[in-house]
Amino acid sequence: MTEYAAAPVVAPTLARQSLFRRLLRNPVAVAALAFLAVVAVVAVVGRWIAPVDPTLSSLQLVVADPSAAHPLGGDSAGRDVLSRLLSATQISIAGALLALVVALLVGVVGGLIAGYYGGLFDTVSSWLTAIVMALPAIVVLLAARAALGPSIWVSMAIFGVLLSPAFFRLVHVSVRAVRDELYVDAARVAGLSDARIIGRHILGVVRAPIIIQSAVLLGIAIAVQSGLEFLGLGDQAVPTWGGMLNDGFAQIYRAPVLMLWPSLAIGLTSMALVLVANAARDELERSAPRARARRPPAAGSDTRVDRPAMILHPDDRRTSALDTDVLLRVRNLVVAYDREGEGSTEVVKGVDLEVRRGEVHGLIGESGSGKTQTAFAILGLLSSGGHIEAGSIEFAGDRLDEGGEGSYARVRGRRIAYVPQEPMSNLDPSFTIGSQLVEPMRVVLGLSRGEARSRALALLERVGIPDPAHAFAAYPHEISGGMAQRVLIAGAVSCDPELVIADEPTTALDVTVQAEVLDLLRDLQRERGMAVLIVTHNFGVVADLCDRVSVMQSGRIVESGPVDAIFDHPEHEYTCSLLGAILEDGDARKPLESHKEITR
Ligand SMILES: Nc1ncnc2c1ncn2[C@@H]1O[C@H](COP(=O)(O)OP(=O)(O)OP(=O)(O)O)[C@@H](O)[C@H]1O
Repeated sequence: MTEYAAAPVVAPTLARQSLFRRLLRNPVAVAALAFLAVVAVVAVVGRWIAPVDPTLSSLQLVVADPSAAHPLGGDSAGRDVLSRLLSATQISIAGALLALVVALLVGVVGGLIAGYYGGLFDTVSSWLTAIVMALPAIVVLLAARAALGPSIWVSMAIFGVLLSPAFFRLVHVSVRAVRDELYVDAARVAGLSDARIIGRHILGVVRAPIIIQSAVLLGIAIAVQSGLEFLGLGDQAVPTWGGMLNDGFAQIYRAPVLMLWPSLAIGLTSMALVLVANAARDELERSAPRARARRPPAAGSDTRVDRPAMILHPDDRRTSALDTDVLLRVRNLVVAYDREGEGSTEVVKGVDLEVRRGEVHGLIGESGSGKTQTAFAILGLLSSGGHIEAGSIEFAGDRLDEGGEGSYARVRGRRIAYVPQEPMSNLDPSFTIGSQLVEPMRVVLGLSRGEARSRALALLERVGIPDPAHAFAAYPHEISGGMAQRVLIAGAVSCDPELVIADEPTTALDVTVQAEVLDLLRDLQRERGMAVLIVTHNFGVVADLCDRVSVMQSGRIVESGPVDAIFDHPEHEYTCSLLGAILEDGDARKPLESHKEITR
């Protein structure tokens, strides 16, 4: 049985179909879309298909009944109602679209930046949004009309600004919900810039709610614009639905039918927009992607415990690396998190770590000892509230901790790659496997789409995926966890990194797949001569894979040295207890002994 057959179906197939295609299966949505399509066509060509000039007056046509030449009759100024209705459709829809475009530009762009980056822009823009929301829209529009004149375009642009908080808040909340998703971190690690991550992974998430909100707000813009025109506050020279309503209302006793046509246009268009929005919302709710939270922090490991300084194993001192051999050097690294009401809590408390070129280095310790936080600090991916409080991180002679986000961005995905613990959460469910492999290669290596595709297929084959072309076209929910981890390993090595940080890469996989993934990592490391820092709590993995190991306890490295030496003569009592615990465990003994045989 291939891994395809074993793939868990995480998302329904509906998720793959476009929203539009799903709407086409809903009869109400189809009727509403058909009506909107007619309105759109009339808006585009109405002015040219109008039988007569909509501004032309004729005394014979004043409040005239419908006739063959004038199917909807004449208005109070003797103008052809049908021609005015056709022309007014263009102006009314264009005015509402202008309001929508302004609201989208201000609200969506502002919401994306504020939600993604936070900080001062977030504070100031949230504050401004609250002020705009508190403004009475109609009063602002009346004041603008008095100050700037009756232009429908000016009124609608101002109304767009007044509508923008609806988009701002929607996008802001959605972006904050996904910006800490593991697949966003994975995209960052893969070397994608913030602009690409926002455009590809974040905007993709908010696109559907934006479409729904746009439909609703377009209806509101049509209604408000018509209201202003109806009150006589618009430009009387321009035919609009609201202006026609105003004219019809003035003739309500003589020719009530004059109110019917603009009322139908406004009412039916707004209703169709709301129906489409509701149908879209229902469809999205039916196929809502599963929310995936970050792994909650392990509890209770942040207590400050004074430990003796790290033991550098005697064998390690003898084989002390030349400076040029050291690829990654972490010195006295302290990582702390700001916790409300508790000040700052240290989770990494002075880590010293050296990874040499081409070696596999194990970082082992109990759960909550700070292994992942150390890895995230090296990658510049600490969660919000986390920061490097002290120490240094040097990669290939360059300080990463000194240059801000820019220095991490220069190496992440290019020279340092990352293989995560939970493969599924690190793949964006909205994109195919192929596109998630191709994009970083195009950005980092500057390959063309075709070149990146060939390289991705070759890598998929290299990491043991049985049908690379099929996997390339598959979505993450269509492959198994083991395949997803192989895909992420392929992605990690795709840009020829010097260092791969693998954070418990087999924890989420079943036992047989774990062994295969570890074999794959070891083979790739040997083939490419890259260094690997593997985070694990399993000494079996260390024995099987690593050249050197650092043992971590309560935020500190307590012992470090070559794997053989540490297995033969552990010096720190914590290392002894970890090894003791494993030697009592039947499962882990085998790889430990086989390692010793190999290395003897
Ligand atoms: N976002 C966060 N905010 C505050 N504290 C955190 C956060 N993430 C992790 N921590 C704390 O940092 C400490 C170290 O966590 P870390 O994930 O590095 O442990 P670990 O050794 O990798 O454990 P595991 O093997 O379970 O993954 C824990 O005490 C955890 O509670």
